[in-house]
Amino acid sequence: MKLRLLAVGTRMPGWVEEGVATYRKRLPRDFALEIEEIAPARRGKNTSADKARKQEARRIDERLKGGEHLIALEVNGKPWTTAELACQAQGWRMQGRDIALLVGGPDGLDPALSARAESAWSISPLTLPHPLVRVMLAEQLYRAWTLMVGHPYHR
Ligand SMILES: C[S@@+](CC[C@H](N)C(=O)[O-])C[C@H]1O[C@@H](n2cnc3c(N)ncnc32)[C@H](O)[C@@H]1O
Repeated sequence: MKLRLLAVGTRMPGWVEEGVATYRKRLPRDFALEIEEIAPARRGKNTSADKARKQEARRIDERLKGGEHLIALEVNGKPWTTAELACQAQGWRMQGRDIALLVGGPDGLDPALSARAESAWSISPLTLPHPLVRVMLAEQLYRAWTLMVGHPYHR
């Protein structure tokens, strides 16, 4: 199973790169997390948030592979405890499908793209900046994996 994080935003600050790398390198090959950055839409004074989101959605769509299980990261999505996340991840593994996790840009994800996702996952009821979401996702996926394999990291 492959896990891909398709995240709007490029040129992340060092602390984001470092934070994501810290957890990515701990993950085993069969639960590896790949990161694909999606260029944000150019926002001029005449660019509506809707137009920017649609452009970003097209860019994400170009990178999607057929048959992937799409999971949209949404503030209003379903909150999973770490144990529930580990259970979800166990299910993803058993299904044998690759996973694409979608993180929007400053204006969020295009609703039409979100509607195509099979799940909407909220990692907090707070609206978080998208660079921070990457770090939290990487840590939570690592934490879920440790729970799945009985590694003492999760307690
Ligand atoms: C700055 S937020 C966008 C805020 C936008 N108003 C919205 O409601 O989506 C950028 C992206 O980060 C992700 N995000 C932010 N907070 C989140 C949370 N608590 N749970 C899950 N994803 C979150 C979402 O993918 C969102 O599209």
